[in-house]
Amino acid sequence: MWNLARFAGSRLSRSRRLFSTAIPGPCIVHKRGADILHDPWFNKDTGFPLTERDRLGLRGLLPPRVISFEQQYARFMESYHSLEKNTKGQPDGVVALAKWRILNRLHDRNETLYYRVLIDNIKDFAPIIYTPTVGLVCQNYSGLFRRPRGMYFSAKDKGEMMSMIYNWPSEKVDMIVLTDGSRILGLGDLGVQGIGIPIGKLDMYVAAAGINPQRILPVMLDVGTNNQKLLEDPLYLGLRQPRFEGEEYLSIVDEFMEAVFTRWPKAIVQFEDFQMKWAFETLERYRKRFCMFNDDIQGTAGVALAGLLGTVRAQGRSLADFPNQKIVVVGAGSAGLGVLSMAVQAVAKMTGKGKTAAQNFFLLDKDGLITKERKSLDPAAAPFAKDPGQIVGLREGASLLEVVKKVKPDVLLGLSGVGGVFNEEVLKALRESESSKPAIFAMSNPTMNAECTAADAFKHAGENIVFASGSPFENVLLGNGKVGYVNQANNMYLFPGIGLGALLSGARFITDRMWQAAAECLASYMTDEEIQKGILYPSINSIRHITAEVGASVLRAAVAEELAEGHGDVGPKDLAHMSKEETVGYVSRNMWFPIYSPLVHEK
Ligand SMILES: NC(=O)c1ccc[n+]([C@@H]2O[C@H](COP(=O)([O-])OP(=O)(O)OC[C@H]3O[C@@H](n4cnc5c(N)ncnc54)[C@H](O)[C@@H]3O)[C@@H](O)[C@H]2O)c1
Ligand SMILES: O=C(O)C[C@H](O)C(=O)O
Ligand SMILES: [Mg+2]
Repeated sequence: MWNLARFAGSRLSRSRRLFSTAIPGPCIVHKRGADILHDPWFNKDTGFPLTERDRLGLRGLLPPRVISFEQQYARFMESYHSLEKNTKGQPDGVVALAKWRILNRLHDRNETLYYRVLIDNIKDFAPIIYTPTVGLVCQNYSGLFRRPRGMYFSAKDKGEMMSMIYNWPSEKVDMIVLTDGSRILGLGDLGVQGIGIPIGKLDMYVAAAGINPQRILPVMLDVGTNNQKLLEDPLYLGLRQPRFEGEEYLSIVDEFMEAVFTRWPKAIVQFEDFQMKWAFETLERYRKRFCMFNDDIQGTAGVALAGLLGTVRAQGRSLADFPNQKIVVVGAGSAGLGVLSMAVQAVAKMTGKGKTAAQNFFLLDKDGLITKERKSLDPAAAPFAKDPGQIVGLREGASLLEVVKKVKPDVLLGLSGVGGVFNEEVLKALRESESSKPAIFAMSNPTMNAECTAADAFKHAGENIVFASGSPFENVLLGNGKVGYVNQANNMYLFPGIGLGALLSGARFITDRMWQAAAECLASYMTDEEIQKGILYPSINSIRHITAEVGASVLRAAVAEELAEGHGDVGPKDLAHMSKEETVGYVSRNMWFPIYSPLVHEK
């Protein structure tokens, strides 16, 4: 059953321990002189101590004064804040891109400083390097492109990937995020420009999970694009051909996967922002062969399920009441179906009844309510299609408004990619919900694709709602000193912990049980007091802490399933003997933290 045991001890003291910075061990570098200054993994800019300048042939290549890490940090933050001041009043997109550029320049120059400012200011910087700004960056990628990041495998590379993979300069790779650019957030097919998404996701891996940035690899699999505008754009940087389909497509993904796991057998591959048909097909094809997962299907499902369980608590009901929650899901794509599948699994586990587990769930797509009468019903949606006999007053294809009026749901959850689809009428209809505290999850990204804004949700559906969105919104001031709390229901709360737990356990595969452990851990993280205020997820400021906890839960689940092969010197038996507390400690200790390490040159 769902174990929501509260954690003992204060979170603050735990997070302090997590971030305590011991004296850094040395870092081996195979370069010297200017080559080091031009390598963002090792570069310290003016921060190289004089002795290191001597050892590495840097003397004379830098101004003489040594600037401390703290001073460099303060100087960057000062430039960032003056940029904020100087761009005040300019359109949001212009400001967001200016902020992205200043961070990206630092990323290109000095990764240690970049990740330190990112970790320390995650609440302010996540919306720039991640959703929503990353969407804008992808849309404008060809114009913004200055230097490459990650690897690009195109349809033209067929037969070459096994050797190409050795062009990547790092000997060890732990985490790969792969996209084919076919469904970038809610922005559609952006072809090669979608590379921004793996880059942003991996930045979250470093910031939240402490994956070493020298061991991450963002990958674009460019199999063409069906975006006519891009195909006609003379500056488009990807292959100018329609997308590969069928066996031709799969043979390219197969070749890539073989190449990756030949060079790095212990790597983990996250599939991201693939259009639905390939998202499901590749997950089924590889999940029992390689250590991989699909974030949009599985990560979203885990985060949504944690939020749905939190909603039950927020509504003052016992968790055992979850199967009675009436949930309307809008969007029957990879994300919406992933959420429903996991919710059904949870209900089946709670009730022991598999057959009726989906009876309180209603699924809509662009053609309205999905019933068994749907012509060419997608097999993936079939388990959630309603029997017309069971839903009196609702027909096949009923509109969202009709469904909300008739069902009076406890939860309205959007993963449609369509901005504003929870319009005023729909939100007002939710006032008739049978629940005293209905929940609205407007999970589509980026902000303009959210099913509704936070302000509209509280305005039209009433002040007594629970609200969550995929991209961040400010809390809403409701008057009388009351605040409408805005949660960010985003898979960023789980994928870093899944990757970290899989890595540190040396998991052979990533299973449903590991996802369930991750979702349970996230759900149990929130105190009753927080939940009563409508706070379903931790603040993004605690993302490193929650990720350590999630990572530990995933690791323990891998051990329980006998899939853990160990990591480095820590074998499967050592893992199996760790207590829960020890596992969290082991995971936390293995999280990379950005500080300048002494560089030692080796030929
Ligand atoms: N918050 C998160 O963590 C998170 C995670 C994954 C995906 N998402 C977001 O979810 C959205 C969808 O992702 P996906 O992978 O499922 O996409 P998808 O293309 O696979 O599915 C979209 C679905 O929405 C339906 N739809 C389109 N217009 C609609 C309308 N007007 N009314 C009802 N349904 C409509 C489509 O028929 C389809 O079933 C994207 O915007 C993505 O950014 C958010
Ligand atoms: O990228 C995100 O912010 C979440 C999710 O993976 C999405 O596709 O929208
Ligand atoms: Mg995604």
